[in-house]
Amino acid sequence: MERWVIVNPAAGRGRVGRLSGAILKAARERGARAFLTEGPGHATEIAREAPEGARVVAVGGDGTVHEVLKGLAGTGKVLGVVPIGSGNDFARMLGLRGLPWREALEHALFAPEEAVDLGLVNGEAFGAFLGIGFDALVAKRALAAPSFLRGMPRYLYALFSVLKDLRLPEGRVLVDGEEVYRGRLLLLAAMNGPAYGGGIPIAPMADPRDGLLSLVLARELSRLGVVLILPRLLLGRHLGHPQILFLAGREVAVEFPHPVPAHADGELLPEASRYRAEVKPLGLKVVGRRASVRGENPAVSPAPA
Ligand SMILES: Nc1ncnc2c1ncn2[C@@H]1O[C@H](COP(=O)(O)OP(=O)(O)OP(=O)(O)O)[C@@H](O)[C@H]1O
Repeated sequence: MERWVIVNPAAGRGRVGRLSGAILKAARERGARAFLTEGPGHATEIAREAPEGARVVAVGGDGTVHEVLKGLAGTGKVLGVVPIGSGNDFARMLGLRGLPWREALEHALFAPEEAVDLGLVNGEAFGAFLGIGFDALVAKRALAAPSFLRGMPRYLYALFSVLKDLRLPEGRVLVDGEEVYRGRLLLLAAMNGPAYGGGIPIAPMADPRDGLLSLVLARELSRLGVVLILPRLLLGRHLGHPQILFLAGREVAVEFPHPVPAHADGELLPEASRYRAEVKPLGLKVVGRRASVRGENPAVSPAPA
């Protein structure tokens, strides 16, 4: 089996860049082909070129995973992850956080494979999460924030700048073909994993192997309402809020009268007024923790080395 390692030197606010020489060397010593990305989109191109059945390891954060996954979706290639980004929610979903990078690389290259559900939105693959509305608007605004703001202050700046001129669009939400909501919509999260935004537990019950998208729908909230719900959201205690609906389905469609931003695995999508997301049950081969934990049956039996 061929093993490819794709390293994004821009991930982890430069941390991966500083480690990249050592990572490329370690990967090559273990018999893998190793690549450094040269810019946005490059990881997808490299992953597409990997031979059928190859194991392709993304080194970086959720954006890197998303790009590699786009190059693998619908093939028999296997996705491994070495999470060294600032947001690692895909790795969190697979139970892969907390390993030092050398161990994470060893695991990604050689541990048994398993399968998780694959998300598709408007035809594009996603792994851990899809956010439509408010949170995507914050992510978009963060890109345009002054360059001296980094990390959390950058997101807080974006959050309050979005809140300042908050105007909620009218939305219509259909789950498995049935209308579940029509009215002003703050956000809709369609989750394969429990968390987004670097560990915010928006869908604590989400299970990436249940063949369903976990859906969290926030209806109309005032500016103050948004500010007050944030601490509950950070603790995963928002689901009892009267303006929050928690649902699950194989397919969700959202329609707006005008284009609304959306992000998948933290990467902004082409802005649209209609999003249709669906799940391909166990449609993605990954190297997670489950198949290597004694006593648990891997969803997919390990491929021969
Ligand atoms: N060589 C490169 N130079 C600059 N950007 C790159 C390069 N290769 C990939 N990228 C871009 O880096 C972005 C961030 O990657 P990723 O999300 O994995 O890291 P991160 O640390 O979690 O970052 P963030 O929290 O900002 O999303 C991706 O959108 C990807 O397109």
